[in-house]
Amino acid sequence: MSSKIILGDNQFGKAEVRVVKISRDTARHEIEDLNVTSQLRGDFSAAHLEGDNGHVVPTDTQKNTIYAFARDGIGAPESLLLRLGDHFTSSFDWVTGGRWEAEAYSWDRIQAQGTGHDHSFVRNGQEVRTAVLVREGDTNHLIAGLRDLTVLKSTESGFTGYPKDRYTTLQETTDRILATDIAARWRFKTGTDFSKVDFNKSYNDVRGLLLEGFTEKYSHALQQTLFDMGSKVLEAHSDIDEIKFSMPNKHHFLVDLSPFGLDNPNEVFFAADRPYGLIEATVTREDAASADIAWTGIAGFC
Ligand SMILES: O=c1[nH]c(=O)c2[nH]c(=O)[nH]c2[nH]1
Repeated sequence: MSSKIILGDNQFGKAEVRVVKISRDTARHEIEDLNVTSQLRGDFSAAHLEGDNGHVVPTDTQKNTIYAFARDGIGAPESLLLRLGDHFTSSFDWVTGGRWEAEAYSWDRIQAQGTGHDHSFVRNGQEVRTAVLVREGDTNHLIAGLRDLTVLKSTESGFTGYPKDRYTTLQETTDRILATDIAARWRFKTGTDFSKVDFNKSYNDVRGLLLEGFTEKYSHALQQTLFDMGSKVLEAHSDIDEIKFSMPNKHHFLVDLSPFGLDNPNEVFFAADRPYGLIEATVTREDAASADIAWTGIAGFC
């Protein structure tokens, strides 16, 4: 006998809504640039089982809501997501939660004649700020983050003491380049009063701590440096419960210049783009309440 077929977890919405907001109240414009995804959760069984769209807030409407909210100014990505979550769950009884995600791209003013231009901008590096809100009923799970923050230190890193077998060719070193693209996501404590959090300040502070953690100590491995970076964030931010990292170890191999009669005292390297080591870990508080649902849909972290 075949078992009954039922509808499992579901969510729907508009993905990757690209919104650029120019604030032009004065001649000195401001730019905000985001990629936003909205997905609603709740009672959508009739749509799936009967073709009844009575509860289906169109993905098109979800997109329009993002653009409409941008009209008032976007602010921190986390604030926009909380606003969207509040809006959809309070406007439609059957929407009991959802998932909202944003990437934010930052722009600097072009420097002209020594001052930042009023309305011309240059994309600021490749670093991307990220945010995810998962809402279940009245509970908000909020994860801030960043990716593609590329860093390198040219000394104060080594790798020794690892096990060797018949396949080991790697030479031990006490002085190597350590380079990575930091991808990190940090989860605010469930129950935090988000109206009291200055998300831009928090983001800038965490970013600074990650960079400080990368530089601060001699690195015996990227694993150790990762843990130092995460610890600094959790020590300084009591409202953050865990931080996850995914970081490539971007290998820089010393080039053998001896065929050319030259020495190479750790100065000329081949920067390999692949393969790369991939170092991933979560740094958390022992007593943190786990919030697995907050992490569903975030690929590339363990
Ligand atoms: O920092 C490192 N961690 C490793 O796990 C590893 N493995 C390796 O070959 N080199 C390195 N470097």
